[in-house]
Amino acid sequence: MNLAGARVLGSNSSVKRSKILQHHLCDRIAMPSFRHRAQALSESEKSQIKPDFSFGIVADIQYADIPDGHSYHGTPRFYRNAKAALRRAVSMLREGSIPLSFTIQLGDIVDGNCKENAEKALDGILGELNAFGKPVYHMLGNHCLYNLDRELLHQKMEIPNLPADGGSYYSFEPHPSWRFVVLDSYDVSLPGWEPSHPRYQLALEWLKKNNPNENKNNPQGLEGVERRWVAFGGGASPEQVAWFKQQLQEASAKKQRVMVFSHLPFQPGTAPNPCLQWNYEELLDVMRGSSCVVATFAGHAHQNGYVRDEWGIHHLVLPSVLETPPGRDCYGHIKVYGDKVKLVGTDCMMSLDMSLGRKVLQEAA
Ligand SMILES: Nc1ccn([C@@H]2O[C@H](COP(=O)(O)OP(=O)(O)OC[C@H](O)CO)[C@@H](O)[C@H]2O)c(=O)n1
Repeated sequence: MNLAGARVLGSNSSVKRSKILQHHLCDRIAMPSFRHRAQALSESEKSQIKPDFSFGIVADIQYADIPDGHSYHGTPRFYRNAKAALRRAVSMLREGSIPLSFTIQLGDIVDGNCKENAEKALDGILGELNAFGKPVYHMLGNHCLYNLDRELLHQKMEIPNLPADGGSYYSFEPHPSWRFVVLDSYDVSLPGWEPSHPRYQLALEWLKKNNPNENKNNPQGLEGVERRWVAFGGGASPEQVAWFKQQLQEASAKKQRVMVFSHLPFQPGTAPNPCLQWNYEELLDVMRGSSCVVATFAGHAHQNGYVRDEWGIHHLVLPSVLETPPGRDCYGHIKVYGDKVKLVGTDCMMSLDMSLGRKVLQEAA
């Protein structure tokens, strides 16, 4: 891993003895050239034993059939290029030397700016992803929900095992020793629910209580992690939190290890504070109350971020296809071994070796 910019937090930090790494966009930092990285990886791969399984990963494609633009803060966004970059990613994931069992996309598959053509944009991107030829697991981001109905997204994305309450959380077992839990970051939110829906009402209540600004997308005046109280964020309902707890209990009982996937990041330090999930602490408490969670993966922040917390859980935030300059790449694959997990990022996506904590190894023995 390129450790430029890494720092070890002090003992008075909330993530004591943790390593924190935040790579920013590939056009903002000096990254090793693609060729150099490909050679380095093939050298290390020669010495690896075969993983138990491997899968592809991609974040924030956020495609729209509109001219290039920029984020609220002025970062360039290459809306049409996102499809070309995804096509390249899918073909590399499909044809690469490592056989992948499936791919996960971390939400915001299309951008909210394609109001009239949202369904067409969604169909186009699903077509690109499905060219992978193996299962693709999805989750919903704020942009998915700006113009598209949840039910329609569930159907088109063929999301399995959904709860009866209309939420978008589910789990699957990619290997007998592993459970993957996909959380719904917008279970309690303004986007995705009718204003009369109880989950919308709850989101409004939380936002009114925590963000005094008239424009609830604006975190102005809020300090530190309080800046997460913005309307383009979201939270997990009490029902989802209870379900999550149960998932981890079941995984522990089956001696399974767990990876958690979500559009919004949970761990402070992995992403700017306005990107954090509203009730991230509750979800972290659930994870830390069990010994089976190895890693969490999120998108939304459009940049690389990493913290290993003091419970040994690896928290990763992965960069966006949308803000990857034309001609550059942004995707990765993850190799899962008995004692470690290895993210192999391409070009703008970081690479990372993650050892399994002692407690996880003991629990699953
Ligand atoms: N201070 C702000 C920030 C944003 N907005 C408005 O909120 C909407 C969502 O912002 P957007 O950047 O489009 O959200 P993304 O999910 O694409 O990106 C998440 C992270 O920010 C990436 O770094 C939009 O309408 C903004 O104009 C605001 O009003 N005030």
